[in-house]
Amino acid sequence: MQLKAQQVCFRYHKRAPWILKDLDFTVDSRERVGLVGPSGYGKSTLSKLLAGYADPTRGQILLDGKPLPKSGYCPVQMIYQHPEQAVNPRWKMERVLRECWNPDPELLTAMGIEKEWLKRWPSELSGGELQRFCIARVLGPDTRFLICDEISTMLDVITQAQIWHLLMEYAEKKQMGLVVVTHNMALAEKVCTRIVSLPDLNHI
Ligand SMILES: Nc1ncnc2c1ncn2[C@@H]1O[C@H](COP(=O)(O)OP(=O)(O)OP(=O)(O)O)[C@@H](O)[C@H]1O
Repeated sequence: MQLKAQQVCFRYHKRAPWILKDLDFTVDSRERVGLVGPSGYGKSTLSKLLAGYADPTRGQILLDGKPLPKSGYCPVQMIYQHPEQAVNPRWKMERVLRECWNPDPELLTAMGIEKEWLKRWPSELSGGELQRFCIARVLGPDTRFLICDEISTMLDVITQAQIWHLLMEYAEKKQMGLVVVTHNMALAEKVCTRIVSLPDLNHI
């Protein structure tokens, strides 16, 4: 499978500056692509477009040549830097976790999710604990691409390593393409099969 941004231009409103201009970007389901570049260059914006959370001002996002589905489960899923913004605060963790699929106990163990946490509210977990749920809940069989926007910034180094190891293994086994947005070049080099830098539109 292939996820493609084709000649994508984006600005947040009519008089705002262009964030992305005529951008072509492709990721294959066997790839893990690092998306790097200084702050403000549009990495998160491109992530949102790729996951269908916003539409390009011009150009298109294509999944195997077709637009992303407008209803039902989207095969392109996104994980954010701030997990507390990505969960319903009125749902207990058990419900948050099983929103899209039913992860097996082995996955929960591998993710370091403790059984007892399932009974808690999101506000009763740390950012790192919550992030493990946000990752586990999108690893279902219908996810073909995973857009990871600075997902491990709030984790300690050991947990970071564990989670990236698991994600890499999972992505390879399930042929799930990854887009890894990060400022951490060492992480990108370790995790990714290819690295792409976004251009500086102010100097074109
Ligand atoms: N909702 C929004 N409305 C208007 N402008 C926005 C919005 N979100 C982001 N921007 C602007 O778009 C530009 C790109 O932001 P984006 O978050 O995509 O960059 P980034 O490369 O991910 O940055 P960082 O590395 O700091 O996360 C920035 O100038 C930002 O101020």
